Amino acid sequence: MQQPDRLALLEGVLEAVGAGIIIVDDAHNVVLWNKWMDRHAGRTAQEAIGANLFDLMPELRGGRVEAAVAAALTNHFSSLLSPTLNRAPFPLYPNAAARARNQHDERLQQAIAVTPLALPGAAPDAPRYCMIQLNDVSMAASREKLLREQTELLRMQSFSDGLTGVANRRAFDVAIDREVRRAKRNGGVVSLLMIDIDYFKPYNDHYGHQQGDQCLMLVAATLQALLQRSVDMLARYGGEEFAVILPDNDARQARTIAEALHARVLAQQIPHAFARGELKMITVSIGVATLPPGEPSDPARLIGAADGALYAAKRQGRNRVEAALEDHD
Ligand SMILES: Nc1nc2c(ncn2[C@@H]2O[C@H](COP(=O)(O)OP(=O)(O)OP(=O)(O)O)[C@@H](O)[C@H]2O)c(=O)[nH]1
Repeated sequence: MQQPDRLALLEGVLEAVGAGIIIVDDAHNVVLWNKWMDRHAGRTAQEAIGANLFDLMPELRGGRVEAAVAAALTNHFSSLLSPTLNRAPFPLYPNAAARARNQHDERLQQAIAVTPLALPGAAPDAPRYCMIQLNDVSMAASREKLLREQTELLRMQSFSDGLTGVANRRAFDVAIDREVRRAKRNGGVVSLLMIDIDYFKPYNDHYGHQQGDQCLMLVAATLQALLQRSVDMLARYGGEEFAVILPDNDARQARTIAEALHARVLAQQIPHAFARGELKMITVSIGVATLPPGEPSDPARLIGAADGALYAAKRQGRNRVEAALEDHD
C-alpha cells in the first residue's frame, strides 16, 4: 500500500483546523501562519511569513502576548492567556466588514496558548520556535455574559416587588435586620414608617382590581420620589401596605419625613369617590417608630411599634401620621 505523504497531510490539517496557528522563530519572525489567521487577521501567509510578528501587529508589543512569547523562547515556558483578563489582544475579526470598521468590541474573543516548540533531535543551540494557538471563544463569552445578566436580573427580581418595582417583603426583612444591627453597633438610631392606603378595599371593589393596581403603582412612585437618600428603603410590606426604613433618622426627623410623604400622596389628588371619610381622594395613614440608641436590637419590636402607631392612626380617623408612644418622651 502506498504511504500517504505525511507532510502534505499535516499541512492539510493546519489549514483545515478551526483555530489560528502562528509559529515564530527566536527573532519573532513568522515562519508559519495558517488559513484561519488569513481569514480573521486579513493577512495572507505570503504577507506574514518572514515578517516580525510585533511589526505585523504592533499593539502586541509590551503586552502579555510578547511576555509569553519571550518566556516560551527563552525559558521553554508554556502560557495560557485567560480570555477573562485579556479578551482580544490580537486584531482578529469575524469577517472583512468588521475588520474594516476596526471596532475593538467587534474583535473575536480569544483564548491563547503559547507553547515552546521542541523539534525532535534538534541540537541545543539549534533555532528555537514558539507556537501561538488562538481559539475563538466569542460564543462562550457571550453566553457567559448573558448568563451573568440573567443571574443579576433574577437576583433583582427576587428582591423587588413585581407590581410596583420597589423592594419586596423579602428585601425588607433582610434590610431591617441589617439596619437595626448596624444602629446598635454604631450606637445610632433607626426609624421605621408603616404606610397603609386608606379605604383601599372599596377603591378596589368599585374601580376594579386593575385600577387598584395602577393606584398602588402611583402611590409607590410618589413615596419613592420623595426619598432622596440612597440608604432609605421603601418596600411593599404586603397588599396595600408599604414600609420605609430610615437609617440614622431620629423620631423627629422620621415624623417630618412621614408628614411629607403623607402630604405628597394627598397632593396627587387620586379620586376615590367611595372613600368613607370626608375627603374623596386617596389618602394614607402612617405609623412612625424609632429604635433609640442603646435599645436592644430587635427588628420585631420596631415593626410592632410602627404597626401599633399605624393602627392608632387608622382608629383616629385615617389620613394622618401617628408616632409610637415611646417616641413622645
Ligand atoms: N388591586 C390590588 N389590590 C390589592 C392588592 N393587594 C391587596 N389588595 C387589596 O387591598 C385591600 C385591602 O383592604 P383592607 O385591608 O380591608 O383595608 P382598607 O379597605 O384599605 O381599609 P383601611 O386600611 O382600614 O383603611 C383588599 O381589597 C385587597 O384585595 C394588589 O396587589 N392589587
